[in-house]
Amino acid sequence: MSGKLNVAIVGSTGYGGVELIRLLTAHPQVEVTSVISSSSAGTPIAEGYPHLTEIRTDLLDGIEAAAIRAKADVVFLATPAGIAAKLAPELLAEGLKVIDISGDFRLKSPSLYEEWYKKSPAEEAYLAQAVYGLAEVFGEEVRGVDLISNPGCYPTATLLGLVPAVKEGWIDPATIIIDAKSGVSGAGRGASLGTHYSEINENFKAYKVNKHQHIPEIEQVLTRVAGKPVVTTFTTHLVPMTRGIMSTMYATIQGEHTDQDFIDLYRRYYEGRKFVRVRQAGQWPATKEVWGSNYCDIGFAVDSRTGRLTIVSVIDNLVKGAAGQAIQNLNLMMGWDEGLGLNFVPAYP
Ligand SMILES: NC(=O)C1=CN([C@@H]2O[C@H](COP(=O)(O)OP(=O)(O)OC[C@H]3O[C@@H](n4cnc5c(N)ncnc54)[C@H](OP(=O)(O)O)[C@@H]3O)[C@@H](O)[C@H]2O)C=CC1
Ligand SMILES: CC(=O)N[C@@H](CCC(=O)OP(=O)(O)O)C(=O)O
Repeated sequence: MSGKLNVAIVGSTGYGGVELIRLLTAHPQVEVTSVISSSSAGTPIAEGYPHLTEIRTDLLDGIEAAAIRAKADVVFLATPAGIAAKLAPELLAEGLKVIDISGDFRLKSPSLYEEWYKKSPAEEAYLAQAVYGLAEVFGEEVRGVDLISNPGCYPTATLLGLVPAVKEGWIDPATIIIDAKSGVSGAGRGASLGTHYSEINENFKAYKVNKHQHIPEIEQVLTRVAGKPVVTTFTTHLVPMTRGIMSTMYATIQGEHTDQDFIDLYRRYYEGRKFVRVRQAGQWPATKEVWGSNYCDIGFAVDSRTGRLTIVSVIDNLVKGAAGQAIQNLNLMMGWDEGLGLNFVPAYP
């Protein structure tokens, strides 16, 4: 017995699962005791991922709740949409705590999930139980709970960039337009026509315009924060790079506010939260400046000519947008320092 918290990962050989394994090897309070794979059971993880040679645990077969419980206290689900909805209730019934990085428990409305994900929703009781772990906004709600729904990658970058201004009433939520771009690892490891090299290299394309499954997730949070229904325009683009999301947002300013007013407002809102860094005036964040890290960097400019605010927010989609924030949520759930296992600066260049 190591005295550490025993953790299992399901969906281990996907990009999110592998990133969880990488980050958790450096977590001082956690032991990864079980890595479960539906495709590669029986093989060492380092066979498919030689950069993980330190991980001796063989991949295990069968996503069976009792078997997972025998080895772990907490389970991360890094599976495609539709799996966690069925699996999480079985895991919870065994007494496991569950952190789901898929979209299955993010939307409170089952019909919205069905409409946007085109899959059967989780049971309503579990949707109600799940706590949405946008760590810097709802982190206090996560402590001690059994089921955490980790936010989507685009919503993380977008909402961290919008929430303080919407909450304060400094921008009109009805006017928000979000222009977001992602590296290709956001689409997962599976090969597809839209993401293979010759389709992506030296190319830049919009996709899922007005149909993206993160639209209702962003609107759900903005509605809660604004205290009135918010709908928004959100367009996603694929960029020929591996990691990184940049969300550029525009909205009409309410009242008289300067760049420095917004900087001060955001620094106050995120005070004590080490993973959101608000840039000084005129300094725009770039995806490389958060690469491989759990940071979200945000910059602003007021355009006095149009009366609009521009906000630029960047994250690493696999860290702050997935595995890193999931570990931050584990830390908050356990009442630990939120930075355990995540206290490193980005790799650059
Ligand atoms: N990539 C990203 O940047 C982000 C991803 N997400 C979400 O996280 C989840 C995982 O994403 P990602 O890792 O990128 O996706 P990948 O496609 O890379 O990996 C998903 C993994 O899930 C497992 N899996 C696939 N089908 C099944 C099944 N039917 N039953 C059980 N397990 C299955 C497989 O692992 P194995 O064969 O080992 O079982 C697969 O490798 C998704 O829901 C995604 O939307 C969220 C935020 C950001
Ligand atoms: C580049 C790319 O394809 N990104 C994915 C983001 C996947 C994700 O995080 O979606 P979930 O809501 O299912 O977790 C997309 O746009 O759908």
